[in-house]
Amino acid sequence: MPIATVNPANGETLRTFDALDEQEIERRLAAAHRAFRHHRTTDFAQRARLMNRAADLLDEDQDEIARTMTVEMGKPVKAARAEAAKCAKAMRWYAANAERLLADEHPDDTDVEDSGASRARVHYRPLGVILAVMPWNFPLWQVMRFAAPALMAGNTGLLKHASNVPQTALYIEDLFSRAGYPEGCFQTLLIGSGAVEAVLRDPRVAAATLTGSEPAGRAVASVAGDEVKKTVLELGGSDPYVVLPSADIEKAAATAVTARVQNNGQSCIAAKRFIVHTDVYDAFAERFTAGMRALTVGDPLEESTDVGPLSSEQGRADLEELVGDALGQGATALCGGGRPEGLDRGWFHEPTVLTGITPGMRIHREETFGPVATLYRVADLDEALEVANDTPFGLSSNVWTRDQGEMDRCVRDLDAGGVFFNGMTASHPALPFGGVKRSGYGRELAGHGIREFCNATTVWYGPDSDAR
Ligand SMILES: O=CCCC(=O)O
Repeated sequence: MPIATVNPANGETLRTFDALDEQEIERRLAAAHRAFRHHRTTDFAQRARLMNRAADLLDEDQDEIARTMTVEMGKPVKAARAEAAKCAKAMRWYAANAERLLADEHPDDTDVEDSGASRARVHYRPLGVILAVMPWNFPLWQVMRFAAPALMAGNTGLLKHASNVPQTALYIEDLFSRAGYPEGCFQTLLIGSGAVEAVLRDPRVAAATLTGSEPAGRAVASVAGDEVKKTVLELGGSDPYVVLPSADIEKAAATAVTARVQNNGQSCIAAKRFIVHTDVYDAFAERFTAGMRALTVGDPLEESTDVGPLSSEQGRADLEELVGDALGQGATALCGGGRPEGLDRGWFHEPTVLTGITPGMRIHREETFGPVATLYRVADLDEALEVANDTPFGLSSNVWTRDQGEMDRCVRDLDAGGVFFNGMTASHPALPFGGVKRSGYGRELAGHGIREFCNATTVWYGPDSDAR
């Protein structure tokens, strides 16, 4: 795939970039390693000053970088501005909280004594240069939720971004540089996916994080495994959205629309499978379909647009195949199902609701990365949980109910990294984010995220260790 900005709203190639050659990759690896040796010795106050300065600059740049993201991958510009604002918030959150999150841990006195120590503690140290392989769907946020904790912990970062968002990738490097980070602390590598293996195998790279597809995750994890390097993987999702009789159906249906079409439907944590109790199925289906039908599809640079194009022609073709397979096997489109009229130049797809889904359809098991929802009718909570868990993925989940017993049951039985009640899944700096099953492993954000790329060092003082 060429490294290029191609506007998904009209297919025009706006800029192309040459991949870095081997010498330049080597220069950047060396700079990252050199920068780590210094950055690891800085204190939290110094790191926080730099991170807050980067957040301030990002706020100043919000309109410009939002436009760049929209032109590169097609998200509505209002969502792009919100993404930039969320990044700045996360940067400030880690600036304010990293020291607390990485504070030494002290075992109980009795356990210290039992270990034969006079004192003992766990001390968090940075791991080193971390390689981040990141996707195009939230081109700023996916990177920043790695970069903010990693830099605050004292690591340095190398970014291999998706090839269709090169200008956003270069912007991030420039942002940290303008904020005053020393050379090498955070660098973008404009390279193709074929060049990732050599970077990951380089002894100066300590670990890797990847957000992206399952094949990409498997490829990076197997090389990292071969090198015995830590990885965090955040892969696909096919999150269930369960609606039970005690729910506020009006709200559940309105939120379902946003939960499905956020980011043009291209979010790993978008709700994708809508599993509705038979008692409220008709009321929900009617409102949800009406909401999906009412969305404005069009130019993502227009403020009034709710749903822009898919990020690539291939992405739309993949989605069309899933929809075609389902319709061919007897599914029914309550709305949408194809390309919208009058938007022939870009890679648009109509907001679509499919019902009559059977387990033999590809769409039942595969992730729909676009504005297409599948709707299931179930008899009770048992069946809802069965359908919800009948997927290879386990990222997050949404349940609408006011019954505490049902909530407790869902927390116990849903195979997912998150359970969100009476609302939609959304990431937040203070809440861990990640999945189980084929959705990956490890956690981003919160204390869990910052500690993933730290060396939890046991410090044990024998009886004669007290300073004189
Ligand atoms: O695509 C993954 C979801 C990103 C997020 O909203 O945090």
